[in-house]
Amino acid sequence: MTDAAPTQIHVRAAPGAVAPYVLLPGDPNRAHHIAQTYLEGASEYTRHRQLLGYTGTYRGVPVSVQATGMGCPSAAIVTEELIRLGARTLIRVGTLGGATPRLQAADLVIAQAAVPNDGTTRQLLQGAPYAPTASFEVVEAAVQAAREAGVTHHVGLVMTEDAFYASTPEHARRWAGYGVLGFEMEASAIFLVAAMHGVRAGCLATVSNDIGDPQLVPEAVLAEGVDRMVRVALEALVRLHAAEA
Ligand SMILES: O=P(O)(O)O[C@H]1O[C@H](CO)[C@@H](O)[C@H]1O
Ligand SMILES: O=c1cc[nH]c(=O)[nH]1
Repeated sequence: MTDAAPTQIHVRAAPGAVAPYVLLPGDPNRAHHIAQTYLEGASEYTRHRQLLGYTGTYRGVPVSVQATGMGCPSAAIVTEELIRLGARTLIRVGTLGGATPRLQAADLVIAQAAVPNDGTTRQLLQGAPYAPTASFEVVEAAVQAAREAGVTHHVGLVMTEDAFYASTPEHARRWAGYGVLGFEMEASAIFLVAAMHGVRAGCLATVSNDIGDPQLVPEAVLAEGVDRMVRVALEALVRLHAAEA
């Protein structure tokens, strides 16, 4: 189904097309890959603005995968509209620039919270101080799934930023000193919008580079890391669904 009876301005899904459990990659190609590789009976429900969205099942659990695009403005729109469409548990599956040598290429980061160095949450909060935080159940399920699969993972703070090329090694070291593991561009908005609607959200991210290093992790190594992350996220959703049954 594509663009049939759109109910939202950007995520043009028909009523009932979005599952309660949703994975949120930034990259539309990653959304397509996840749908094709991991979801049974996946069908596309939107492709408007290349914000690709698919719904299928994973081990019997109804799951959607929806691209957010890059940055908080786009992620906030997509999260808001997905919740209006019935999403209740949203897990970002992204990439992140590492802030500390503790993180190795393609390692998995499970975010507990996101330092909101972005304009979208600032506007939504009207400047009030706030700590955008992942839902405890999502963090717990992701950690359990990573442990069970034997996937190396780091749990802690990420920083969400607007300006990809503004991050320098000095900036990274400073924030690493406050416990920030890495930098990405959507988690704070996803956590805040989810909290504003009383639904659950989390963020898993694969280390794609060191901050300030233009060299990305080799493509094949990154792809393996992304697949490990996606499997952990999907198994976390299975756990969350089982706990609700
Ligand atoms: O790989 P994705 O999920 O897009 O995430 C990261 O990659 C993009 C920047 O290259 C930003 O969206 C950032 O958050
Ligand atoms: O936001 C991001 C994502 C990946 N790598 C970075 O350096 N920054």
